[in-house]
Amino acid sequence: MGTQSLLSLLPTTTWSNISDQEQQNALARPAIAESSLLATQVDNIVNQVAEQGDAALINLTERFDGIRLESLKVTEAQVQAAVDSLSPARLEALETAYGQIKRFHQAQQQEDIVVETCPGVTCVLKTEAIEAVGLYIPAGSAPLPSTVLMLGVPAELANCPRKVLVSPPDKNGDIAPEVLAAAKLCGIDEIYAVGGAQAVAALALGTESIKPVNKVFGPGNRFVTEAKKQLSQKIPGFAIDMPAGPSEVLVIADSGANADFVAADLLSQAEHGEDSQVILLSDNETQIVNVREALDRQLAELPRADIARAALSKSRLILTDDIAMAVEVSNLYGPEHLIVQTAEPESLVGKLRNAGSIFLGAYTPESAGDYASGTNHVLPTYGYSKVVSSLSLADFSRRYTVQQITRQGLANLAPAIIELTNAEGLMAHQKAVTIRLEGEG
Ligand SMILES: NC(=O)c1ccc[n+]([C@@H]2O[C@H](COP(=O)([O-])OP(=O)(O)OC[C@H]3O[C@@H](n4cnc5c(N)ncnc54)[C@H](O)[C@@H]3O)[C@@H](O)[C@H]2O)c1
Ligand SMILES: N[C@H](CO)Cc1c[nH]c[nH+]1
Ligand SMILES: [Zn+2]
Repeated sequence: MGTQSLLSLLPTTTWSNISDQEQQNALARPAIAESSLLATQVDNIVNQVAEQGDAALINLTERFDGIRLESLKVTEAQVQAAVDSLSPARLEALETAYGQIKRFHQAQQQEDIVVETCPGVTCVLKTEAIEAVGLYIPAGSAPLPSTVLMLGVPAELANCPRKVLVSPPDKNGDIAPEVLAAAKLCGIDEIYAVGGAQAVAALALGTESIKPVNKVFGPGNRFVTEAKKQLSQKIPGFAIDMPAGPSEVLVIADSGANADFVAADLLSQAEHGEDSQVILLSDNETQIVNVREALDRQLAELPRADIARAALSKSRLILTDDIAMAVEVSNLYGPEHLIVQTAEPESLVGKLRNAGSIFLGAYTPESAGDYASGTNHVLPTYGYSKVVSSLSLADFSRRYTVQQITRQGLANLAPAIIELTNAEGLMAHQKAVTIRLEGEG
């Protein structure tokens, strides 16, 4: 893979020259092909955790993370030691990102909605924090303290009473100090060094040392994502945020875009993992050639070039007839991240559909949203952004309704309710109304 030229790895696909089937293949996600084997592997892991609890977590951590732990729980002293080990610059960067994310999520707070729908009938929509939330922080390929902030800040703002963080340990059994420091910033004090499908199973089912939670949040590799999917289908009342799998970015660039910027954006997501996917759509053939050359130059300097190269082998450079066609292709794909580097990117916003998060213009790299602009970087992948929203404060609470009706209010509604109960043949429902209106009020 390391020696193969980028031209053969990433040829130009001309969209209007290929068949419908070839177009579908061009936009297929890489990880989905192995899904039946994956389902069986994850099912095995979940069953082990269900049957053996903590013992399974210890064994699976040894097998997949290469370390046999005595205890999974991270102590307060370990968290403090991690904070103390960090440079002031690193702590300050975490605090800056924390503040930015907090500002954007604080603005999402919901007030109660109170409506008198007709005289004497009052309906209220209220919000209540989810009692216990599990926050999965990936660390297989690289520990992601930024993800702690993306999950921890809204969990803190929503006032979730119990916030449990899980993350795979490194070969020494440690969680990265930045992850622990970010957790402390967000007021998370229950942390376990366990990752993968086994961590999600522990959060859903509970073990001797980890009490179950109501909802699990966070991105992860295909094992994590599959475990979230399986367990949310299997355990009544257990919920997940979304399928947030291997990172994706799609860039729409016209002839005026800076090819080096575009290549850097593509590589920023390709370096996440071998099953990441990046796509360039351009209406200009020279631009595609320039981006390919820039990719080659920048790859040579990247520490994670092998990972990025592997991701590029599942990625695409697509030539479209015009930018309108690029918009159509992007809408078809439904990217997790969409970067628009065209002459007037704002003019496309109304036409762009199905993207998890959109980045407009030359100076809006996706990296800004990954770390510190304030938006959430936990986003649906695999095309789920067509129907699933990007993570927000609302995901950490549930909405419920309260209503109160006066006698006169019920009298106002009665004719409609009586007619509809007649239509449905549900006379006990009708009686619950008419019995209250019999006689004097
Ligand atoms: N969509 C989003 O919002 C978003 C945000 C951040 C990161 N991501 C993605 O999250 C992913 C993180 O993945 P990662 O691998 O770095 O970390 P991870 O923590 O998700 O996965 C690591 C764990 O996977 C398990 N594992 C590894 N190999 C296994 C095997 N053969 N069988 C069973 N289990 C195995 C291990 O338990 C290991 O601890 C990346 O793909 C990244 O792109 C997505
Ligand atoms: N791009 C990832 C979401 O798909 C999030 C991330 C974390 N750190 C860097 N990037
Ligand atoms: Zn990223």
